[in-house]
Amino acid sequence: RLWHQPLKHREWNGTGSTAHFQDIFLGRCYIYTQLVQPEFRPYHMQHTFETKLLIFTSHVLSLRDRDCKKIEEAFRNAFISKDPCEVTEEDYHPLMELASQTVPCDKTVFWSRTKELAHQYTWVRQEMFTLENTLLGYVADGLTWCGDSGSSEMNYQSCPDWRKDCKNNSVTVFWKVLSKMFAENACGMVQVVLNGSLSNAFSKDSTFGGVEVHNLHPEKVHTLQAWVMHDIGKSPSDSCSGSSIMDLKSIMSKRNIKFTCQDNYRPVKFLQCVRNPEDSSCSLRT
Ligand SMILES: Nc1nc2c(c(=O)[nH]1)N1CN2[C@@H]2O[C@H](COP(=O)(O)OP(=O)(O)OC[C@H]3O[C@@H]1[C@H](O)[C@@H]3O)[C@@H](O)[C@H]2O
Repeated sequence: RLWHQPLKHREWNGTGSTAHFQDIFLGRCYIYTQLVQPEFRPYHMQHTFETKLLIFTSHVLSLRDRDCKKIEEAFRNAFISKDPCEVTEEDYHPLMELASQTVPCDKTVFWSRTKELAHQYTWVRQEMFTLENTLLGYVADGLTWCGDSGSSEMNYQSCPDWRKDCKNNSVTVFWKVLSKMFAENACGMVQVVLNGSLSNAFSKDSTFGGVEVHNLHPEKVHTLQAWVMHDIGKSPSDSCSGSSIMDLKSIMSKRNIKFTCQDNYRPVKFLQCVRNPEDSSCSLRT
């Protein structure tokens, strides 16, 4: 009778590992590493795919010969059979070495509390890249994963909640390590999309503010330009002249990186206006 007992996983407060995790991971990996075959992409994206291909070919092709199965295995080995509240940054280093990528200079886009808008921008500006436009960010986005010290299986019932269980869990540690590497690899002028509808568009507690800002290399990155975007129809809460942006400016100054800031950077504002064409702030006369 005991043989039929499913292995008991520890109970956590967060949702369990994403169902079909391995299939999703491998599927996304093959799609990404085979972007060189346009038939993979619906026609309407093909031209943008080809633009991205021209810019990114050297990086995508260099990934192509990296077996997705090896990358998936390195990913699993980082957290499987480990207490999901004890996963360390070092656990992810073999994966980072296997799938590391660099983005062309001047083309890195960071974001904080502006995920959708930032990705609308890099969708239109195919030569610019967020972390999710790199392989590991692309395959892991939106997924949850955790293991258990007493099992070689993933825990699909529950995973640690960041607040109620532990901050250093298998998912949060992954994004911290990946974000750090993304910032370390950045060069030239880098961009960040910030949310001016929040009281603090820049937060030291965010991944951008707590990890990426501190891992930019001043000898590689000469300028950080911030775009503080206000939600259409909402009164602005923060702006380039706000105290949180002054904090960011001060951090950049101490790190010998030039800082510029624009409120409602027009190309991004146009993206917001596509969805809100009637708004007065979107009339072309402004
Ligand atoms: N799916 C992604 N998740 C994350 C990326 C990312 O690029 N993709 N992250 C972090 N991240 C996870 O998102 C939330 C906070 O976002 P949110 O509070 O909105 O903003 P953060 O500054 O914390 O993070 C965004 C920043 O870090 C990278 C990406 O390159 C952006 O420049 C937190 O759990 C992080 O672990």
